[in-house]
Amino acid sequence: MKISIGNDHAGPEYKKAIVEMLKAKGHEVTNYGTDSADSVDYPDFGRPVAIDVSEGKADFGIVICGSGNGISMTVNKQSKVRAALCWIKEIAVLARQHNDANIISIPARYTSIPQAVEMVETFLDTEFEGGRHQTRVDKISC
Ligand SMILES: O=C[C@H](O)[C@H](O)[C@H](O)COP(=O)(O)O
Repeated sequence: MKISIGNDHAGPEYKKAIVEMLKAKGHEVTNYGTDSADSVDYPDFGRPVAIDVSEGKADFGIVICGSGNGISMTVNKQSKVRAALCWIKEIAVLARQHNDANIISIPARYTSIPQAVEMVETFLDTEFEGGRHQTRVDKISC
């Protein structure tokens, strides 16, 4: 799959571990995130991910900031984006099964790197259930 990823200064090490996992699984990754711990503004690094997903240039997106909130607020402004803030694996599963989320947002300062990698793997491996959830997802963009 094609996956775009973006992060601010809270997430370079998380991004690195996630990208290694994705490449090992054969995914094509576009990195829009900073690779430095120097302070930056998360909207600049999240918006390109949202545009890729919105325009169909990426199948899924991954965004990372300290709390996961600022960058998820940013990407959710783009049409067709459904970004989910995930802090445990079970939430990542539900974000796909119930919400058909197409971007996962990770709070780097409140989860570990192994947990973040596991959440992304789970997110990408979980299918949307459709049915009653499709009706609700359709209403999000009204
Ligand atoms: O929602 C925003 C993110 O958590 C940012 O990563 C955070 O605000 C950055 O904070 P600071 O500038 O204090 O590193």
